[in-house]
Amino acid sequence: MAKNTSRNPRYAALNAGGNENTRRLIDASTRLAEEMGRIFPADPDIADRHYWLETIINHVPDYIYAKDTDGRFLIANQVTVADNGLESLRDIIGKTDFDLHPQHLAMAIAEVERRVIETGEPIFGIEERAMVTKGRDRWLMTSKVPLRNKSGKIVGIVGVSRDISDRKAAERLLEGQAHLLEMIANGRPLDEFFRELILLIEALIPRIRGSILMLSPDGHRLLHGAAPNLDETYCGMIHGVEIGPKAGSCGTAAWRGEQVIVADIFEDPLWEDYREIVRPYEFRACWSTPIHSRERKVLGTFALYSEAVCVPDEQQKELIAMAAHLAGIAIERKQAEDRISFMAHHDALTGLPNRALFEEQVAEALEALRGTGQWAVLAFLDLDNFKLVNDTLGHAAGDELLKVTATRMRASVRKSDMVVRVGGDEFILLLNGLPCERDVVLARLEDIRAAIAAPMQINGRGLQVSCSMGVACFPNQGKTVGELLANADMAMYRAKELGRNNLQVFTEEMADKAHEKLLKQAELRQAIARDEFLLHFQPQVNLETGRVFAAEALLRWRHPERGMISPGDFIPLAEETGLIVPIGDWVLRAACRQCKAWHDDGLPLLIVSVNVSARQFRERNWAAHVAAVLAEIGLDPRFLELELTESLIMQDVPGALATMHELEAIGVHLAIDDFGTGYSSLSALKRFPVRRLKIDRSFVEDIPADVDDKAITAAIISLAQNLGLRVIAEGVETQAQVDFLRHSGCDEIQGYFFSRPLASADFEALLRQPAMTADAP
Ligand SMILES: Nc1nc2c(ncn2[C@@H]2O[C@@H]3COP(=O)(O)O[C@H]4[C@@H](O)[C@H](n5cnc6c(=O)[nH]c(N)nc65)O[C@@H]4COP(=O)(O)O[C@H]3[C@H]2O)c(=O)[nH]1
Repeated sequence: MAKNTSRNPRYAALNAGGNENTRRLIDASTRLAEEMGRIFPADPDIADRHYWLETIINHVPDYIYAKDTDGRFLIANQVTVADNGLESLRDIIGKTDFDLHPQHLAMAIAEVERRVIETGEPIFGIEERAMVTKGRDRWLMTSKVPLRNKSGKIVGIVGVSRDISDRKAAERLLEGQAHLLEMIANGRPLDEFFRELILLIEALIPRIRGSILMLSPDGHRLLHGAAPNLDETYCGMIHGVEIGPKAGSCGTAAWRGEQVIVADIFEDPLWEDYREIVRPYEFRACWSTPIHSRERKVLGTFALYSEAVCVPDEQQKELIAMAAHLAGIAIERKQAEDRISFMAHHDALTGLPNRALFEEQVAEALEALRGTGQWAVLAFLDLDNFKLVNDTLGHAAGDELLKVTATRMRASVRKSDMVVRVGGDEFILLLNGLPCERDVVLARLEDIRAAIAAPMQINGRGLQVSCSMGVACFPNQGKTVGELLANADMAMYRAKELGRNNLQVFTEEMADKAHEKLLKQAELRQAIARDEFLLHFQPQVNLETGRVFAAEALLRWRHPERGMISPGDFIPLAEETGLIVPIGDWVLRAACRQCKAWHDDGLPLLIVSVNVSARQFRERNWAAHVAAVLAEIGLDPRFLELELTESLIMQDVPGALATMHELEAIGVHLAIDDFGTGYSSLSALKRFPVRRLKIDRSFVEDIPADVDDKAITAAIISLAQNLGLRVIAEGVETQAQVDFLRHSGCDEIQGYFFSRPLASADFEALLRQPAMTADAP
């Protein structure tokens, strides 16, 4: 036999690099043959030989058998007989694989044997599935050679099979693990993953059924995860079971955070309260293992049920531990994904949905309402003076205010409504399914506004914040999300125009206004190119000398159709759209150029004062830009005064101070316009490098009738004097106002009393009058 195998090229090929198991089988057979030759005499009695041979094959753990050409067993060793569930050799002789295995497996075996018989070629090391040992599914590695009679005719096959079920199980486990890890990596749904995991373990541990339960978010109950082969009614009964020190296998395992092996449910006290639930299903053993997170937090349980009273062996325990570990990874991964998705769809500060989630859900919500005859209300909501809270009380207080507001809004709406933070202090409300009654809708919204405006405590300080709302109703004021948002936005704009702390519902008139605004914006854009801007100049007069010392440049727009337009009608729009930057730049150049021209013409050396908008002032390197303009025009910087409003400075005091110092350094003078209307504190004012304060017209207007205005004006004048600043009152129209201002110590005045703003030629004429000469600044 040894000689045969070494000469046969097929054996040689297999020995060279073939299947490891086959090689071991062949080696074992070779050694067996050699051993037989050594032990037994060279020429024994034929009966002895037969007996010896039988003894040998019966002691080999592999399956050895011979079959005739019809697949009927001629002979088989003991282990083949026993593992097929038979008692003696006689029981198997004459049977075929169709008598022993399921039809599909028997057919596969018969097909291989047919090939061996037909070709006369042996087959080595093929893998076969067979049901042996009381129906248990086994894998065999088989070699089959043709069986010949003395004359060389093939009369059947001889087969040798080795049980490789353990190796196959290990392979299956590896494949299964790889598949499961891939599922985790691909973010497959958790229930699908659980199902596959349980099916893998069920395939590897015979006669068990698996279940995965998840710990509820409050940590008190176990919820159904997956149990592909457990009865649905049973799963339903287990769903929601409370964990505790005596709550069956799973409830107790989750409670203790450690494995609970119950060998006999009917005997174990842990099952006392649950025995009747499980009795109809005839489970006897239940082994439950907690599923842990990396931080050893219990996430759920992995349990195996058996109908037999039993405990897991070491190998099974390892499998269970692996399964619980994989389940933990999958759950944690899912939780991380959920967290990321939550963060992507919610505002981190308030926990409210964000705009992305709103846009995903709102269309659906509207679709559901379509045709029901009910309304949905979309409202933009903006906190009034939020910026002031932020600036004066700090960002932490601002954040707290937003959180409180969000909580109040959530509490004021129904679960089916949406409250969304869209950034800063802006929110969107979507109220669903309201009756088509304007009063009802308005009452609901006013309730929400009232809830927001209720007093609150922030960092130990009492605070009360009102809000503005712009509202559009579905379907009348917008059929799509886009329309509703745009219309609510228009209504909000109107609410702000009306001085905030109010609610505006969208009207067609608002749409017309918005349309007009768009047109105006387009015209404004073209105005510079079409040379439609011009400057008027209003004299500023020294009260003591009565001389004009400066001219304030005031912008005018000569519209081709609408005539002269004053800045109040277009500056706000220019500021809103950012067009104020190029427009302001035009003003600066034109004013400086005019001033220089007057100087060059030998007119009194006046100062020109120019209004600066916040957008312009915040431009990067703005001071350097001003210096460049002055240099280009050739005007000495001391003849330029820039008027900054108080609110402009207060928007960002450190930033404004830095730019003010840069401007001061290039020699330009600064004045604070509209003084008294902003919030500048006296301490802040002291730090501003300004030369002049302009008392706002609103204080001057009612002098001398209004005692308060008189008091404020006098206070501003005295404050300016104390700080060493000059002070000018604007909007001075009457002799009485002049008298009061002079009496209070005011240095300068500007207003209709002396002159209205004038076109440059008229202003020039004024300057040419005697006694108008100004001293150099
Ligand atoms: N009732 C009354 N009004 C008087 C009297 N004396 C002057 N006024 C008006 O008061 C405004 C003074 O300018 P402002 O407070 O800087 O207020 C200015 C300023 O804030 C802004 N503005 C004007 N030109 C420019 C500019 O070039 N750039 C920027 N950013 N804003 C400008 O537009 C505002 C309005 O300008 P105007 O319509 O020219 O209005 C001018 C002027 O005509 C008076 O005795 N009685």
